[in-house]
Amino acid sequence: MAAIDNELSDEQRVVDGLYARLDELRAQSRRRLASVRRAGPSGSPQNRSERDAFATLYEDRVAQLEAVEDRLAFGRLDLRDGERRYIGRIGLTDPDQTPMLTDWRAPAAQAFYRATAAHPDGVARRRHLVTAGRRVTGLEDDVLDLDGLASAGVDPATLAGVSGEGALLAALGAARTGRMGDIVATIQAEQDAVIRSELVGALVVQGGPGTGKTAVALHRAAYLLYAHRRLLERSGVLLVGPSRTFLRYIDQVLPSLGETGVVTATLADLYPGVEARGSEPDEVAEVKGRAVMAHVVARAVRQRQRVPAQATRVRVDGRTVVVRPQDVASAIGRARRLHRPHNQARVSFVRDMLGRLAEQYVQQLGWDVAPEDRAEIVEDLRTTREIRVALNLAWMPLTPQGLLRDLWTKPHRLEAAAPELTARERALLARPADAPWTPADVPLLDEAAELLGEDDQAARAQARADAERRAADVEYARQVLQSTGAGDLVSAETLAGRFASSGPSLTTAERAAADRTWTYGHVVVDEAQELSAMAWRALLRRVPTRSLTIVGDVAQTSAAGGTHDWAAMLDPLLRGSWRLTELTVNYRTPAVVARAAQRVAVAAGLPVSPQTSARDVPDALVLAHVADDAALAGAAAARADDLAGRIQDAAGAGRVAVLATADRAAQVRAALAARGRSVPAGDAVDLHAPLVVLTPTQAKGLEFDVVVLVEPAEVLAVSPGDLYVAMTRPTHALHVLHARDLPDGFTAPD
Ligand SMILES: Nc1ncnc2c1ncn2[C@@H]1O[C@H](COP(=O)(O)OP(=O)(O)OP(=O)(O)O)[C@@H](O)[C@H]1O
Repeated sequence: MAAIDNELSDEQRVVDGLYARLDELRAQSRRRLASVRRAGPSGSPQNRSERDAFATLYEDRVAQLEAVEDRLAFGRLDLRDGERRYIGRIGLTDPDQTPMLTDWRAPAAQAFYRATAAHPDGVARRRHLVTAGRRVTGLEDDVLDLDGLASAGVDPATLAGVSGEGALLAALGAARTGRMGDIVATIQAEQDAVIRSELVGALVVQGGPGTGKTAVALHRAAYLLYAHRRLLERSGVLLVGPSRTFLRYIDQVLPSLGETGVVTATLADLYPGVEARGSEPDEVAEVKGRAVMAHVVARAVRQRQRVPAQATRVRVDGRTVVVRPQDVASAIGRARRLHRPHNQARVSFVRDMLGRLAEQYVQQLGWDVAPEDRAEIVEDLRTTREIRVALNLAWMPLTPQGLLRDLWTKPHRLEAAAPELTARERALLARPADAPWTPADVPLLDEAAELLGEDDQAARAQARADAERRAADVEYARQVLQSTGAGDLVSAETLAGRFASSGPSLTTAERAAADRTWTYGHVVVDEAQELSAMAWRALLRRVPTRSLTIVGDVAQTSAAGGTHDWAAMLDPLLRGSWRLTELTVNYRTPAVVARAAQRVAVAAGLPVSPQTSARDVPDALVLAHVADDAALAGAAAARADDLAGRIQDAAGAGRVAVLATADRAAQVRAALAARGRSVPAGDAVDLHAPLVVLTPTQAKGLEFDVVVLVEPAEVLAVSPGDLYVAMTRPTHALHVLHARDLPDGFTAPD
């Protein structure tokens, strides 16, 4: 016992030293920030922008150092050769640049996650440090090489436990706070392999519920930013999640890993300037998500390039010019052969037509015309209203919104553009002109934007000027970094990005999020099974290098346009060039609940990935029959109310969710309100509330200590994937209330 106490106080000394160094670095960054701010808003614009850039830099650094307070150091490796390495959230060195703490993402930390007794990888002992605040409260040793330990002179009496599972089980059993936490201290080997997988290409991570897909995706984003900082800092990383609630649920994780530069978005956010907050039946979204819609949009665009049936005669300054169908046909043909987007090709079409009309005009003059006079004639023709109308009818300038709105509001346009759809399917798409955009419209708007392009002469000139200015800024930033010695904090490109002399300086993430045509260095997609074929097309446009991490579970699909088969969805899009890896251990759900969920899913015909559970909890599955359907909502409210009152711990952690179909959820909310507990509906989910009422779709990706599932047969009727999702949300217990028979598989066969 005394030996362990000594070990604890030794570790405390080391941890104290690490926090002291952290405090020192924080103070240093704050001092630098204060002195930059003190300099005030004087000096040349170049001086000011340089100062702003440094202020942002130090603010970021202070924020980063603040974010790593909790569990700064969580591990130690004793190597066979006697070297000792502490592993933590970030890397720290002392003022002489001697390493004190190794960043968990560094190659030197990998053995902490991967080494096993069978493959010790030079490690004699792995030690987990358990901390509360800045205090070391426990140690846990994993002896991988007993002989190695002896040869390194370690006394076996100082070993603290030998299982290596305590830290993991403690993390898994902890009460939930409503926000996802990081798993740096306990990443498991199969997860680590995914996190550190190479940047190149598309990696699909398939895994059942609770196998850590979301956790792994986030840690991978942090790892890639660390390992490929130069590349990814400039182009950015995009993380796509299924809902705003989900993004709020995970939004603490990356900052706690020291990364703030990742753009997070739902698919509905991908089109800047459009708020896709409308909703529509799943069968409508399914039609909009089909791959064939790419042809429909393309056809709709081409149909706005058309030859008039009759000639149009226009009087200009006493002479007549004729917009002839055969001229229009030939000008359209020439413009199309340029293979440029509609609005850009239109510029060529108009120029061509005006040339032909000017020729007619000049012929009527009967004398030779000087080039400058000819230009004037073209200008006269261009500004003549009837000619403008005739040319617009032949080749209409279009916005994506205008094109799509026309398709949804004018049945004849949709019929012409979408012969592949049945009359019923087309009728499903119809809606009033003032209907709000829905998430399923976003990929179609994106498709249209791609085909339409913008009339971009001005934009291109601006882009050229920007590129030149930026090159000059990067060169200047390089010189600044050389003279200030801040090169370890930031790259020249990033600093240059902050040198914008007017307006607020934007980070890569901010610029990327505001630009539809931005291409990212890497894209991470969570709950990827829900994406439709059209959504994938829109997403892949944002990552031409196809460097992707795609995580999901094809058994949990609820969107009708989503996928139950990765190959069927991804092969046509990625031409077979993607790699699959599977996660197999459920870290969330108690074994008895996970097994029941798997049986139900298999009975419902879902493609379930085999998995084992990391832990079991006694009495985790509670089945309660309610005799009368009318009493179901009341019974669920009473039970949830009671559980929420009981499970919250002293620190306020502990969450209960009632999961039910939308109608039933509304009844439960009413019953809770009658008991004096008001629970908001819709997207206004309060993740910190001790009790929430959600549909399974809303609960996707989230987890709760206890789930009260109401009438599983009803949830199954909506979608088997929804029932599987609902059953696998709890970390401690699943209470099932039912008036109807339970679906097949619920109870274990004898
Ligand atoms: N190595 C680990 N150490 C500690 N906790 C872990 C580990 N791996 C996963 N977890 C925890 O298990 C829970 C489930 O993880 P996560 O939400 O990432 O799973 P998922 O596969 O995305 O689940 P779903 O498909 O149901 O959304 C989380 O609370 C996560 O923190």
